[in-house]
Amino acid sequence: MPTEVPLLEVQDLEVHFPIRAGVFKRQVGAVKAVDGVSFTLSRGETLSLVGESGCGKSTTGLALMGLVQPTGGRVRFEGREIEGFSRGAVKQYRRRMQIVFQDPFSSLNPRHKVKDIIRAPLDVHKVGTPAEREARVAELMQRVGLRPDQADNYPHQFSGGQRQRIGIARALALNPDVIVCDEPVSALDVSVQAQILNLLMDLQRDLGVSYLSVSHDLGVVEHISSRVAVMYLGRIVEIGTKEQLFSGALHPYTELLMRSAPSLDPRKRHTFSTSSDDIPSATNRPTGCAFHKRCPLATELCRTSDPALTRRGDADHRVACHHR
Ligand SMILES: Nc1ncnc2c1ncn2[C@@H]1O[C@H](COP(=O)(O)OP(=O)(O)OP(=O)(O)O)[C@@H](O)[C@H]1O
Repeated sequence: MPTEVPLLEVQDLEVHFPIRAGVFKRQVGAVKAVDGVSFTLSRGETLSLVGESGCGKSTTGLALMGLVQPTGGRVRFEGREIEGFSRGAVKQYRRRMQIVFQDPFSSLNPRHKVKDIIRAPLDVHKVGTPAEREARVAELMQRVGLRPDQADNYPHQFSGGQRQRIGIARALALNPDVIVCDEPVSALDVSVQAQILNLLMDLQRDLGVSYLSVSHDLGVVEHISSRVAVMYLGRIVEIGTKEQLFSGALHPYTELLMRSAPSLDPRKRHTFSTSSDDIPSATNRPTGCAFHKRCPLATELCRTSDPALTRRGDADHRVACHHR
């Protein structure tokens, strides 16, 4: 039986930022923000990237959008390689990949009317006649829960949640296959977060769009994800279905994250914190397993040998740990 080609296939993605110093700005090192990340995304699913601040979640999303330059790896869209992210290829690919940013205010031009903001992608890609574009804007506004009489308003006239609805309408304008959601609700009041998450899920159900979600909030992750990938210092250390990760986490780092009690209930919510003073960083990746300095299971093997992400059990659950 032929296996279905994933919508998006990311293989060994790398984004290394140079560190320069001295009068001649010579490169003295690199921030290995993303250091060999591989995953697939299927049609209509939500894959969430989770992990502590600085683990490379956002950079992964931005690299897939072509907003930062990958330094290595391959990306295939419907089986076709986005070769070297050339300009022509990126234009086509970006039509089908859109992004919703964390802060809806700074991502919307304050001098543009809402109807112009939502119409902008249609103008850039020259989709339809002016009348068709106007009709599409009205349809999108209605789809995300904005009123038609708000079309001539400016972003400052909207609440945070409404501004995120504008950002979502703009992302939907070109009927994308994938939307990268970079912390889509973390700038919003808790009372509004669930409304926006439910809107994203309704849109997925109705339109079949896939989400690559970037979040440090496990309550959000549990609410919206089909699958979850846990990142640590630029690499995936565990990936599986939501159920596998939330009920049967194997990697000691995932366990550490899960102990932070994921919940949408603000009284129960807190994001995980790091306890050690000796936190390794993306500029200074430890040898062996990068987590070994914080890991209760660490042995000599972990200090010297980097564990590969390998399959556990029957389903697609992968873990990078010598002891699990
Ligand atoms: N343009 C850049 N130049 C240099 N280093 C960068 C750049 N962008 C990100 N980094 C570094 O790359 C690493 C990963 O950053 P990234 O923002 O992807 O992490 P993150 O997991 O999304 O964290 P957060 O949740 O805080 O956004 C960090 O060490 C960050 O400082």
